[in-house]
Amino acid sequence: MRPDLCLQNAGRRYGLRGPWVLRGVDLTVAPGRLVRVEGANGTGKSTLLRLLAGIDAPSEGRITGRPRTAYVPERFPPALPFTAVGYLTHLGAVHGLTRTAAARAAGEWLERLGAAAYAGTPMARLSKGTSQKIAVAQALLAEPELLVLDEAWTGLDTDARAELERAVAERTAAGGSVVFVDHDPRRLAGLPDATYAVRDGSLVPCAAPGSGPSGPHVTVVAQGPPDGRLPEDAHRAVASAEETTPGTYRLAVPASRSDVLLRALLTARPPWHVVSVEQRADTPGSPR
Ligand SMILES: Nc1ncnc2c1ncn2[C@@H]1O[C@H](COP(=O)(O)OP(=O)(O)OP(=O)(O)O)[C@@H](O)[C@H]1O
Repeated sequence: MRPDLCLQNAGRRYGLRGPWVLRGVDLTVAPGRLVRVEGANGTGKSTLLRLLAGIDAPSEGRITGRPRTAYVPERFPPALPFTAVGYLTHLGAVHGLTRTAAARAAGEWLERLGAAAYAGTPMARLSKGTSQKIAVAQALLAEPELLVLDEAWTGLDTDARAELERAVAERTAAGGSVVFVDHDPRRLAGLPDATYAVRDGSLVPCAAPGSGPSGPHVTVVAQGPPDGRLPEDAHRAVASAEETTPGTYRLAVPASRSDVLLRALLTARPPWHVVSVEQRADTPGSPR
């Protein structure tokens, strides 16, 4: 099992005597977790994400347990001497894929993000929106264990935005961690396992709306293989789980996370059988 990514008492300032942008930051990101980072402009969100992504080092404190990481920066350098597919294939190879696998993954991601028509276009001639699709594709190509997204949705069209949301859900369902910043508070609403705000150089935990015990819940009854244990991703998504008969579970999940639960059940090997799905306005365990 892969270790948690841990930031311990991390601080960052620019220049020897520059003001501290971040100080005393402790953060743990476990495998499979989705973490949102918020904060006003210029508070240090990008600084934090660069530390997590490993493209910058803390001025004090330390980071341990960083897995195979990919990063979509806030600003992507587009003027590179490659075509879109050439760049992605090159990046895939840098991430450890064979050239054939890298070329295949590049083609698949260009297709998924609606940029296949630009595969042969030089990077310098791409529009801002298509460049952003390449920035996203390069991070998703090699199925990273940690995906760090700094306003990665900005500049994408509606379909590509939805595709990136799907990709995030796929990564976490596969046990990857995702840390993201986005100016739209509705982005992946209800899905983050934790939300933090960067404020006055510190990282402050926030209550994630929709992830708490209150609000509408969905009750899912599902049957697994004989002696089946609930898949780990499903376990993480649910608010409560009761094994009613061996291998049959009644699961209560916040409505905002029901997609994640159903996907985890249906993509488990062997897959689970979903017997019923029922929406309830009350909270699990509360009187009907
Ligand atoms: N490379 C750098 N050199 C010097 N100062 C920097 C550097 N990068 C960031 N800063 C400063 O650190 C502070 C935090 O910047 P950062 O970009 O991390 O904030 P942010 O919350 O991501 O901002 P925004 O929401 O505007 O993207 C700012 O005062 C910024 O000017």
